[in-house]
Amino acid sequence: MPIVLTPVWSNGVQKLKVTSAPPSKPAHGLLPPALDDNVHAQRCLAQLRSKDKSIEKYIYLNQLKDADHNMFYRLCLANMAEFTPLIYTPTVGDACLQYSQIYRRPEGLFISIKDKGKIGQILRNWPRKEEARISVVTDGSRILGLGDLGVNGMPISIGKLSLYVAGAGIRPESTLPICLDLGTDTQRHLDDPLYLGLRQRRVPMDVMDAFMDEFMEEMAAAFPKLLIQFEDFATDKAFGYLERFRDRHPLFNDDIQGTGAVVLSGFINAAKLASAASGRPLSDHRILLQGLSDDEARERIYLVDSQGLIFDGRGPMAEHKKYFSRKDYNGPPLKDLTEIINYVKPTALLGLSTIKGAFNQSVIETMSALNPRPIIFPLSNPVRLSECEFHEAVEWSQGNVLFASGSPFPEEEFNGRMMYPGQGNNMYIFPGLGLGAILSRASKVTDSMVEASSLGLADALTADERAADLLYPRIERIREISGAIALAVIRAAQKAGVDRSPDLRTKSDAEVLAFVREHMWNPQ
Ligand SMILES: NC(=O)C1=CN([C@@H]2O[C@H](COP(=O)(O)OP(=O)(O)OC[C@H]3O[C@@H](n4cnc5c(N)ncnc54)[C@H](O)[C@@H]3O)[C@@H](O)[C@H]2O)C=CC1
Ligand SMILES: CC(=O)C(=O)O
Ligand SMILES: [Mg+2]
Repeated sequence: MPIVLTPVWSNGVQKLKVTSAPPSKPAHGLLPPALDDNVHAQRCLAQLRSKDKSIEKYIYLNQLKDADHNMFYRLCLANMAEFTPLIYTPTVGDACLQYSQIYRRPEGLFISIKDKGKIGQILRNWPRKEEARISVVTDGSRILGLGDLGVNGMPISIGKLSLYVAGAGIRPESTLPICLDLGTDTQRHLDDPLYLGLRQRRVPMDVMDAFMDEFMEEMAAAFPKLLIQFEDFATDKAFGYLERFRDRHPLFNDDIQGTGAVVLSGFINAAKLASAASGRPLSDHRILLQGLSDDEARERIYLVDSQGLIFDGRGPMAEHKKYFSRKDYNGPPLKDLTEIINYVKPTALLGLSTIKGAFNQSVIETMSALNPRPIIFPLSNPVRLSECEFHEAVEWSQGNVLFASGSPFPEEEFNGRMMYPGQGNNMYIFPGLGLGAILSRASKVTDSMVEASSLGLADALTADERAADLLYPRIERIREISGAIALAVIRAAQKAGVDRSPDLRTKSDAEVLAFVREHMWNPQ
């Protein structure tokens, strides 16, 4: 029986009335005589397409999902390339920025620092008939590249979970979006009369740590089969909470592990194309390669931040930068990106800087002079923070670039040849990784499972996609890809001994794949 949440107001405070509605075959006369399912799908698409602004489309789709989730996901699956930029990046970035203005109705759980001591009680208020199996949890402290948005980060949890349903067939009723409210340090939100979160600055780290300990313990108690995805925590917290909880709970951090996996996958495919063009072996790439020791691989990676090339002699640095800090450079600080490229001579350039224009004409021309097929991945989100645009990369590299960006760009024609931008976004990874972890009942998410998801994705290109120089499969095939990734993840979980579905161990790959497909939810 579907659960219905009705907001009611009492003394200026909103409460939710929770009721169970009978399976709805509306009473005769309530539906128009000629309401046909297929025609209604066309009607919904026409309503969507009649809106000019993407944020209006987002609001429309959000309401459609709430009113008729079968129709929403049916349309989504049939129009993935059109829907993904609306329910996810870049539009979800605008939805977050404007969340306190566009808010309509409850869609997930808000748990605030004021709830400390009674988090378990609040989790049990989640009014779904089905046990939660996957939760995306953010604290809103680094939403895409947009900074600390506080509780305005909720749409990112909702958007990622919509992609779990659309992309991997996770049952909608088993998804749980959560936004933690530990304050915000963004004055604009604190000053906004419509802001939906606590009007206070972020709590100190020791207070947050104690809150997170209680939160994670209560999540495991309330939802014993739950997989947790940490999303868009500011970088230090992202690393810290991944390390703190990863051996105790089934969880992964999408921005660290999902992104690492999707970049590796695109890089493997790009490096094959680049090596074919240059005649240089794969192991020559200056970034990361299979078959090398940790130290040999690390040697090939150079990290640049807002102060330039990161090297030991530069002075104190954040903990997470130390591993890749160069020991072999002792000159004056190298700040300019073109200058750094001329020093390093990289084959690949990855951007996660949130700086629009960081990959300018000089950067791309220098990369192109060094490499017949330069690998250039501007990965920052949303689109307006991308380090460069696809058409710029195509033009400045004379059509030779191997390109993937965090947010989508339109295809480009160069000298009569169509060129397709890859979308190097963790959305290719987390649905399949999550599905594999859930179906194998993994007690934790190991690095080997994340690596398997990456290699599974890299292998998923069809001959046709390879011939078109694609680095990632077409998004329309997301269900098929997620199935292949889930199989790879289940096998890795079994190998690591963290699976708790013994029946799957004795099945062949074809049988496990059939099992995965059978468990994908489909809109009616
Ligand atoms: N494509 C994808 O799947 C993903 C993309 N991202 C995107 O990556 C971006 C960064 O996210 P985080 O790493 O979490 O943020 P962060 O704030 O921790 O890192 C940003 C880094 O950029 C550096 N930086 C700033 N200005 C720079 C400049 N001019 N040149 C070089 N480096 C500069 C900073 O020093 C810092 O190290 C965001 O836009 C986010 O949306 C994040 C996760 C997944
Ligand atoms: C894609 C993603 O997770 C991010 O930009 O944060
Ligand atoms: Mg993220």
